[in-house]
Amino acid sequence: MTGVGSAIERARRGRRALDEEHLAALAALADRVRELTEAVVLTDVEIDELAAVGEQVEALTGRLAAVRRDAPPVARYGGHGPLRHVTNPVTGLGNPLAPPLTIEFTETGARAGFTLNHVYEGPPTFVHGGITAMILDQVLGMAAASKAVPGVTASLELRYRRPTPIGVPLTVEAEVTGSSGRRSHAAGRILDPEGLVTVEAKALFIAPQR
Ligand SMILES: CCCCCCCCCC(=O)SCCNC(=O)CCNC(=O)[C@H](O)C(C)(C)COP(=O)(O)OP(=O)(O)OC[C@H]1O[C@@H](n2cnc3c(N)ncnc32)[C@H](O)[C@@H]1OP(=O)(O)O
Repeated sequence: MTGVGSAIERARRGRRALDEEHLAALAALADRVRELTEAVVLTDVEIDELAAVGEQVEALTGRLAAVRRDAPPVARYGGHGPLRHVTNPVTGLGNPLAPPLTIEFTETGARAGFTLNHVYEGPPTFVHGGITAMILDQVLGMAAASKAVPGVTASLELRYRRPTPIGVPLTVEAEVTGSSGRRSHAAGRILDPEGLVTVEAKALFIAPQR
């Protein structure tokens, strides 16, 4: 593997891997924290209760921070396959910020079904444009990595065609549109439940030289 492959692989190999049992426990914790985050953005309890819950959460944070790693862990999903970054903000089962998306590879690229709650809201009732950009960046990047050359995003061009709704099943899909040398081009889109395109994206990924 060349360029970004080698640099990223070196960094990944330097990190401690979780076994399946540990990854499952971390993923379950991240799920609970996702529920907590949604509860925070939607709660309507009294001020005293907000303060009391805040104290409890502070205590829980202290328990987790009691033993810290220098960097997030990696793992082999299902106990096999390559080492993966399990706290990626789009796909990471171990990152409460991630929805998380389960991305499947297709003949031409990659796709995922997902639903976003009010944690990801930008304009009222719609998904924040930075969140849809992040999702498209990741899925186009994974399409490029699987079908062409793995690289970092050199450019990402977006067209927001209509608002992306909160709380309904969405689809993101991407395909590789070309590659040469260290460069891979990909295109993709997010579709609403009626199959209408909400955001379109084109991206260039480049494998850095080191
Ligand atoms: C399993 C893996 C899954 C991967 C999923 C990934 C999804 C998420 C990806 C990310 O979010 S990555 C984080 C965001 N991106 C970055 O932080 C990238 C920061 N930028 C860089 O590291 C460098 O600018 C970059 C590696 C992109 C290019 O630096 P280089 O020094 O390697 O490029 P160089 O200057 O040698 O240019 C190489 C070619 O690309 C062209 N190029 C470079 N940047 C470009 C650009 N932005 N747009 C268009 N063309 C560009 C450049 O003109 C040149 O064309 P030629 O070969 O024809 O001469």
